[in-house]
Amino acid sequence: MGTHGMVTGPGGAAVKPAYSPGFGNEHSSEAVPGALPVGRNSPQRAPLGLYAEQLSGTAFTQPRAANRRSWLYRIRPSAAHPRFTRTGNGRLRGAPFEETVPDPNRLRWDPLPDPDPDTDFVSGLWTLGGNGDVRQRTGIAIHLYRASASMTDRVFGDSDGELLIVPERGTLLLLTEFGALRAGPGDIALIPRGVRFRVELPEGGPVRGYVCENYGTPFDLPELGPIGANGLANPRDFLAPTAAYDENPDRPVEVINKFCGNLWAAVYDHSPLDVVAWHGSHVPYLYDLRRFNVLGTISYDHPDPSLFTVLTSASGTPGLANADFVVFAPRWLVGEDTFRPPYFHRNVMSEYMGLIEGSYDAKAEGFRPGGGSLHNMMSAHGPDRETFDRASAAELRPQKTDDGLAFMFETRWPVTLTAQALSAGHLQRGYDEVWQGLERHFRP
Ligand SMILES: O=C(O)Cc1cc(O)ccc1O
Ligand SMILES: [Fe+2]
Repeated sequence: MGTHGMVTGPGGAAVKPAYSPGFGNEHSSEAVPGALPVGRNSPQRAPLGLYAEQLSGTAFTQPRAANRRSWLYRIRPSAAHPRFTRTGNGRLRGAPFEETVPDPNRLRWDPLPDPDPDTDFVSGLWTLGGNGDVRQRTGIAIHLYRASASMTDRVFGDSDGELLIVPERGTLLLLTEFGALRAGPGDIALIPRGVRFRVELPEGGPVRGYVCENYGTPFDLPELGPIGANGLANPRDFLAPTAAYDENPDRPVEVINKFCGNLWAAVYDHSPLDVVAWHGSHVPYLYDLRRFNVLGTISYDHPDPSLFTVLTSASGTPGLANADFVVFAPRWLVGEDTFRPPYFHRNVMSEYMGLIEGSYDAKAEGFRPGGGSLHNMMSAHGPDRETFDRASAAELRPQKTDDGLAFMFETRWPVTLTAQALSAGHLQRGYDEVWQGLERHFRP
């Protein structure tokens, strides 16, 4: 099935989306010349017989710097749809998370088993846990995804929050109302609250990765303070799609809406991926984590990982994030008289970590690509024994650490697990042992 306004490959499959650069700015795009109204959002009759529709991601009255909204010019208005009815939630869960008692233990999982055939992105979503409350628009959910099939006549939209997608294996083609994003391992893709999309697997499956569903304030770039005007994730490296619409929208399409934790479905008589032009700031985006400008010490000590923040979702309290997305990207370590890997710590924020490739410098073994670890509020963690021994004795030459790409979803409230996460076969038993044998060296 082709998509208009996009380069197409053999069989009509979209292969090379075109992008519009920048973060938080006003993008605009039209798949057909003249489809975007000039000088007004809502003309008496929108161009080319399209319907004009606004989609807001923040309250109309929020300050300009935080305001997110887009105008869509589409073949049919989103309002033209039948009644939604409840459908199965599968392995998806939502906040408040009350299936288990919040757990202070350090926990680690191996990757999820491969999906059954015919598992698409939505049916393969598997919730690990989260915090906050979807009805209050606070907190996050941590999901894993695994898929073996493309969504063809199925479209998903999440009313509960934005979806930060972190592929670990395989490529996703995200066909959204705003156009297409192609995301593979090392990229992140963000689908804003309410934006409809379907996921194709252009290189086949199985694919897998992580999702942070952010119920709170939309992710933004962190302030840079004394760092200056440049650095960390640079705005121009974020890519929004350009307008592209389904060439064959007049066919039955099942639309799944995640609403207050549950899935609802309705079969439309058309595809809602029928937006011919759009402009605005509430847009999907793609970012290549390898573009992250990693800053660190050039003197001594291990800086806090806040320095690796790619995106942050503000809470009402300055400096306290609802959630941060943090990347541990290749970098040079040069600290003098410094224990260079992550230090031992107990953190008031809760940390879920995943691994996109290779290994992570705090863990000698057991933390696998596609797996994850949870170090909840105040839980004591840091280098495993092997890493501690090695780094305490290492000769401190400048050293490049470039054998992995790890990330962290860090959040203000403890993460409560789903029952399936706590009883999963891929939950590692005995994770505590990595800190056993850290012996007494104290010699007064
Ligand atoms: O590995 C972790 O636990 C994440 C982490 C990394 C780091 O460099 C410092 C603190 C921290 O929580
Ligand atoms: Fe930590």
